[in-house]
Amino acid sequence: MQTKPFRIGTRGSPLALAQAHETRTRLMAAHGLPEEMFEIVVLSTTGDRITDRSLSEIGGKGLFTQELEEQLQSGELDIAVHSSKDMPTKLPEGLHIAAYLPREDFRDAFIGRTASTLTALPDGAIVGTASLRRQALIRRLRPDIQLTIFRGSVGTRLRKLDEGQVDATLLAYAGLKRLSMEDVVTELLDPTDFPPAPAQGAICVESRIGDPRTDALIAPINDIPTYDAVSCERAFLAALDGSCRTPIGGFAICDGENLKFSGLILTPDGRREHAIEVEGKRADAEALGLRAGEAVRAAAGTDFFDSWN
Ligand SMILES: NCc1[nH]cc(CCC(=O)O)c1CC(=O)O
Repeated sequence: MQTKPFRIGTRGSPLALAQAHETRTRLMAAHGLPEEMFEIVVLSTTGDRITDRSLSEIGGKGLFTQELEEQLQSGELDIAVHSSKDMPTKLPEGLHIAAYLPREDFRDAFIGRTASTLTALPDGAIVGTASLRRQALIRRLRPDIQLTIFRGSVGTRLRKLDEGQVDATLLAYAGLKRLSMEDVVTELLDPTDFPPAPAQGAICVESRIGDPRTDALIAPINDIPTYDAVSCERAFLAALDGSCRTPIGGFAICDGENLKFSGLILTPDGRREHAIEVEGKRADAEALGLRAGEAVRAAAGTDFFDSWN
């Protein structure tokens, strides 16, 4: 029996900490180990330090994971816990996603101050969100709405809403639930007309490739339906060179041995879009996502993608 505590890396935001604690709780339960066997190591990332600009401006998703990944590679951490939707599609050399925890509800939540639903917002209302996907989806439904960039932690965003800086904001329902703040939600958006970000609502565990001690520890907490669904969604994103600059939505649902994926790409103004649905075996989850991404890319044509830049 080894005695050195197992080191779990996380960012320091309340949501990140909740996710790291959930991972530790599941590891303790799966192995019957005491809390002292797991040390939660909190790191500040570049993405956490820069809160006044949108992610796409400052360089994308990698900014939330880089510091954690460096410490994984050097062996200072055994695993890093992340929101899967913040993970770049390509991981650094030697690292992989070893497990996904059972997925939380992947829908986007609308939190309205002057109206309780997106469609009921007054003409010209102001909505705060930094997500290009949410901006494009809002423009698609409500071109009259004014958008303003909203970053920072969930708590910061809700405070700005309370102060009256905006009429409404949108957040992942999963994050609010993990923070026990779901009471603020005034509407849950239907994923068929407001698709979530690929991988939304799923916590992932990143580790070193070829680390048998860690693999053995992590394997029992992996949720296979989540693994399959999120692998499909991330493959869709990868096929489209998905980054923070590209409004892309999509979600996969497992049904027995099968999996159904719905994807959507749109222009930032929400005026043009291409949707796709594919269905197949869960065993082919990644190939299905890739195929969907390639099909939608071909259907959209290059001028569609040029309009993103
Ligand atoms: N980009 C920030 C981020 N990354 C993951 C979540 C929510 C939790 C999740 O999707 O698992 C959020 C906040 C939000 O979109 O409201």
